Amino acid sequence: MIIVKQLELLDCLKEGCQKAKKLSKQILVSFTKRLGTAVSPIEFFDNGRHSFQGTRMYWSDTQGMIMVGMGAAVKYPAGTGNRTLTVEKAWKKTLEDALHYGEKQLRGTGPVLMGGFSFDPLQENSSLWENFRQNEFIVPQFLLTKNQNEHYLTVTALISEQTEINHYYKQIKEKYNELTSRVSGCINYKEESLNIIEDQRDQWLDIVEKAIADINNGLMEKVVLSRTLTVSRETPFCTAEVLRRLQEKQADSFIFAVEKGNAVFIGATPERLIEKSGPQFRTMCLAGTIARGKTMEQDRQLGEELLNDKKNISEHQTVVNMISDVMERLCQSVNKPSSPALYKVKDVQHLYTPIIAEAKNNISLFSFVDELHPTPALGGEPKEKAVKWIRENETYERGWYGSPLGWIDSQGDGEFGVAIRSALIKENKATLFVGCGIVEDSDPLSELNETLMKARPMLTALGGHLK
Ligand SMILES: C=C(O[C@@H]1C=C(C(=O)O)C=C[C@H]1O)C(=O)O
Ligand SMILES: [Mg+2]
Repeated sequence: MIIVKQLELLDCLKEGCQKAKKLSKQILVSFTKRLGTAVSPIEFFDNGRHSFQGTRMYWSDTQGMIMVGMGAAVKYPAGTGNRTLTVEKAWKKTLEDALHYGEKQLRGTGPVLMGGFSFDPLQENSSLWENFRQNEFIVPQFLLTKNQNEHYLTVTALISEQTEINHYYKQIKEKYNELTSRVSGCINYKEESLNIIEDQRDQWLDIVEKAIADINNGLMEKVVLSRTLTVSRETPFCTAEVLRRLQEKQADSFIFAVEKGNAVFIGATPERLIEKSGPQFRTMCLAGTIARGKTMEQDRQLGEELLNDKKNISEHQTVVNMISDVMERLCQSVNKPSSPALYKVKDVQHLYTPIIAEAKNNISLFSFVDELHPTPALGGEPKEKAVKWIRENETYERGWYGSPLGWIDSQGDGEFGVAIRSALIKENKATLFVGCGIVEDSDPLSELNETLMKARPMLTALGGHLK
């Protein structure tokens, strides 16, 4: 249980230490303060590049909420068995006897768990994703939460009776000053030309042909195939600069970054897997794609074409069917429109069916993640057959592409997106991931074209274009 008290940070840490002694266990202590002056989340992220390199996370939703987590007060081991429920259990255990001080617990403040999963726990690890295990979650030591125009800072520590409180407190103060000291490492970042390679283009077209044949032979209804583009420049990419560009250009997407060692998985996804806010859950079916028009009229016509296109409707409907089934099963009330609308982001437009629901019997956010992932927007239908097909036929490791990525707070509220429109950046090289839903009416070259459209948000953020 979490108790909220009004004390100064040093006293809070001391109380934590006493409790740790009394219970002979480590105690999670968190302290939330409303900041009087605005702090730029991207600068805050960038300022952590010295002390927290390798343990930084950024999350921004489409409603004005931004969270930046830095350092780890708690790190969780990779899950075994059902990894989602293992993480949830470990998180609940951390919260037992936890102490919270300062501001009353507002959404996304206080102790928060941030992280994500890989797409397929059964896929083997390649060197591409060496830093990312099948689940990586931390409770950040420093968490900046920006909610509309309010800024909160939460400091979280795992305290034992041996913790040298005064020394620890001094360290926290120093790091806080470093994080809020307005010096951007990207100031001298220059535009450079990018070298862009479409990896195994022809081979990918063959895989699409094979998928279409297997669908026509009745093996499955839909499968989502992905591929990579490799992008490089002379000097290293600057994560904060990429975030800044995504934030500027992709306002209708969730912007995320998870840094592990020298690698950062970053992107701007329009797709929500699941969000919990009090009793309400929100998810969305997003599948079926067409380009944006150059003029408003052309854009409207393309949207109209998408809404009436048999192949795209079928791609979308498979997702609606599966997500609706899960929501009907776990919820007491489910609201969804009877036909899709359009979801327009800067480079593409999608068919979109939002769903709002109320769960039965306190079913948790993690249970929804467990049941939904992967939806047929990233896996296929039937789920197990499609995921197996992907594992056996795609020629690279998806890693965290297409996976649930997000956060949960101590009230159980939180949000997970589907990590698409993304790239894994290591120094001066970025691997971009793009995919598309294959159904019986798919045409390999149009699907290839669709993947190129979906690469644009990341390519623009990295500073280049495909002709
Ligand atoms: C697989 C991706 O996107 C998914 C596939 C879509 C499609 O094929 O129409 C549309 C949105 C997403 O569900 C991706 O962007 O990599
Ligand atoms: Mg498609």
